[in-house]
Amino acid sequence: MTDSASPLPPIAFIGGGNMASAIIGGLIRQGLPAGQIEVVEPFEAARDALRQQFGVTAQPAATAALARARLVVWAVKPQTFSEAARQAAPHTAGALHLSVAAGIRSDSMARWLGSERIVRAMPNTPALIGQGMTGLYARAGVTPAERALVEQVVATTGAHLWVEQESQLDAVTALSGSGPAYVFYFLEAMVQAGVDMGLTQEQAQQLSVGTFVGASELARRADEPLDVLRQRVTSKGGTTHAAIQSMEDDEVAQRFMRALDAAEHRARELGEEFGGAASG
Ligand SMILES: NC(=O)C1=CN([C@@H]2O[C@H](COP(=O)(O)OP(=O)(O)OC[C@H]3O[C@@H](n4cnc5c(N)ncnc54)[C@H](O)[C@@H]3O)[C@@H](O)[C@H]2O)C=CC1
Ligand SMILES: O=C(O)[C@@H]1CCC=N1
Repeated sequence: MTDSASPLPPIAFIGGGNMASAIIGGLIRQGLPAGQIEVVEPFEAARDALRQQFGVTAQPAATAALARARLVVWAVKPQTFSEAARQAAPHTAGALHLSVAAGIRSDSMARWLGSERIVRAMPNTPALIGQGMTGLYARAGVTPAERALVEQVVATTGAHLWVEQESQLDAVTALSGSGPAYVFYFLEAMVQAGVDMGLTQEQAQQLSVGTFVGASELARRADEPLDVLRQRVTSKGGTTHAAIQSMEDDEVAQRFMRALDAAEHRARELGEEFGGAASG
């Protein structure tokens, strides 16, 4: 039985880019020694970054050294997953598998890896600062102790929730996986509007980011629904009303929901496009 006090086992990462780095950072902060982490990363610059940031030595290709890992984290792009699996699978037979790849279904992974011990995760980049939000889905072959191990790893990067159906991970991807980009997109527009109204870039950014942080924390702590919190800002005949009315006239909410539909659709497409090839 794994609990929060259990020492973490050796962990391997296939792919050592942004997402792998966020999780490795969390593991190192929790006290996992760098020598307990194996990474396969073909790009030299990414290997150098892992050494400099975390003291982790990454290998350019999969080797038998992967076999000591009890958990293998798949952090490659959906487009390269089947090829990476073909290279590494001969060395990972005894491991629990955790994929962070968007779209790639556990059926494809089970076929490529010859294993039913698969958990899929959809993290997001605030994981870099321990403020991540991760959705998790476990295949039926995963034991409660293995789920607990995954939770222990993911907890080093922030909060998590489990979904019961794998298809729900595409919705998680559309909301929280891609979500930080939507926040930055709105922040960019807010800052630009502030600058256009005569504030400095620094002032506009401080006001905009501070407002997102404060309002998000208020929403997290509040017992009331979001629309009540919004109405409390919106004085009758006042400034907020003018802004919200302008957004309603432009159907901003509907257009935003359409954008999330596009992200969910793309997650499904990635699974179809890059999950089919048998890697043998
Ligand atoms: N960046 C994000 O916000 C999020 C990304 N993801 C998922 O995480 C996965 C990785 O994304 P990022 O870290 O952003 O990409 P990235 O490009 O930073 O990292 C992927 C790494 O895989 C390496 N790689 C390529 N071929 C390989 C192979 N055959 N064996 C081992 N490594 C190989 C690349 O050199 C690269 O460094 C993707 O599947 C993505 O869908 C999930 C949630 C959020
Ligand atoms: O854009 C992507 O495909 C990945 C998955 C979620 C965030 N980034």
